[in-house]
Amino acid sequence: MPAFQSVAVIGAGAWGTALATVAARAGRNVTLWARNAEHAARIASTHDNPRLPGVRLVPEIVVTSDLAVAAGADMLLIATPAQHLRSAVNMLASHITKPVPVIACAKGIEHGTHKFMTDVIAEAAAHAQPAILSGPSFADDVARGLPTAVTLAAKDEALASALVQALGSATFRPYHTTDVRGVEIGGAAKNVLAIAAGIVVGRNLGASALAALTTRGFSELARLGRACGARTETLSGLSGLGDLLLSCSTAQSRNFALGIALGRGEAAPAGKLAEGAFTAPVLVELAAARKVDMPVSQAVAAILDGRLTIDAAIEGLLTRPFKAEE
Ligand SMILES: NC(=O)C1=CN([C@@H]2O[C@H](COP(=O)(O)OP(=O)(O)OC[C@H]3O[C@@H](n4cnc5c(N)ncnc54)[C@H](O)[C@@H]3O)[C@@H](O)[C@H]2O)C=CC1
Ligand SMILES: O=C(CO)COP(=O)(O)O
Repeated sequence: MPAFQSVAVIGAGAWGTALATVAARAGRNVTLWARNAEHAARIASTHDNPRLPGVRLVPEIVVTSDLAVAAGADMLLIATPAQHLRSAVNMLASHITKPVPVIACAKGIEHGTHKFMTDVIAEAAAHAQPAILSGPSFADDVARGLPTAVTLAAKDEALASALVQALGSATFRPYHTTDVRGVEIGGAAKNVLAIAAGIVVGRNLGASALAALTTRGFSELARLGRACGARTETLSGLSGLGDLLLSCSTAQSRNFALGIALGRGEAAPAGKLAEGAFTAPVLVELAAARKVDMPVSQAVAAILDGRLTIDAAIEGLLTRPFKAEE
């Protein structure tokens, strides 16, 4: 029996459902946990999740709302929104009585505490071995078996490598690293920057402006990453630059789609989770505490909370003093 034969995914949204298919494809015994019993029963009987329409789940995936069933797995993937990750791990904590990998699959930073996802896991469950999975990967693409590559980070390299072996397949290629913080910063910041990129498109500022925004966005993502001790190769890897490029290039990204709506002066798309809207204020607070300049992220945060109009934000960014490129 290989290490980590059983996998439980906590959170049966789009990403959790896609990750359950990933683990099943990799040959693991998979449990998908939904907090709502009716939702779990419906997915179990139809093999279809309305959050990921058109994707048929293999019948081998056990769908349950019984936490004790899920918590007994050899590894746990937490696929709730970032602001709900603590409550999900709190629920699991009493079931985790020996060391078990708990992999954060959410992209964000906790409000109030400014904590990254693996720190939240470590605080909420003493026996958890925290890890993070992030990178350019839309749930729909992943679930359909389109080729995808991501980064999986844990402090212990042997653990990160073993987790990659357990989850990887011909269509889902995780790369491992010990740079946990680098992976977390990329995933959190790219969502905020994708909102800015969407605004550029929604305002019809042109393809040149989109390339400029994405590049200067990467510059500030990398600046914060370096200030937090992240490695350059992580920041310019799949979970940093890779995910930024994906999310700043297509309305398949909910954050980019939110930006487009804002840029056009339209209402935000209904019922779509855009993590960048939650991350923006925390990201700029974190940057300010570390004295890192993040003008694009600051502009997004100010637009979202109504302190700045989009036109004023664009003018403000374009009239900053000229300076050396770094
Ligand atoms: N959808 C995607 O393509 C990808 C999403 N992600 C990340 O995954 C996270 C989740 O996103 P989605 O699945 O797309 O969102 P979603 O809105 O489709 O689903 C979120 C799910 O979490 C559940 N949930 C909320 N609070 C919970 C709690 N306390 N305990 C258990 N379950 C809870 C909800 O019932 C819902 O089923 C986000 O941080 C997102 O950035 C990462 C990569 C790709
Ligand atoms: O993180 C993602 C792709 O890597 C999903 O992006 P959105 O949350 O913007 O849809």
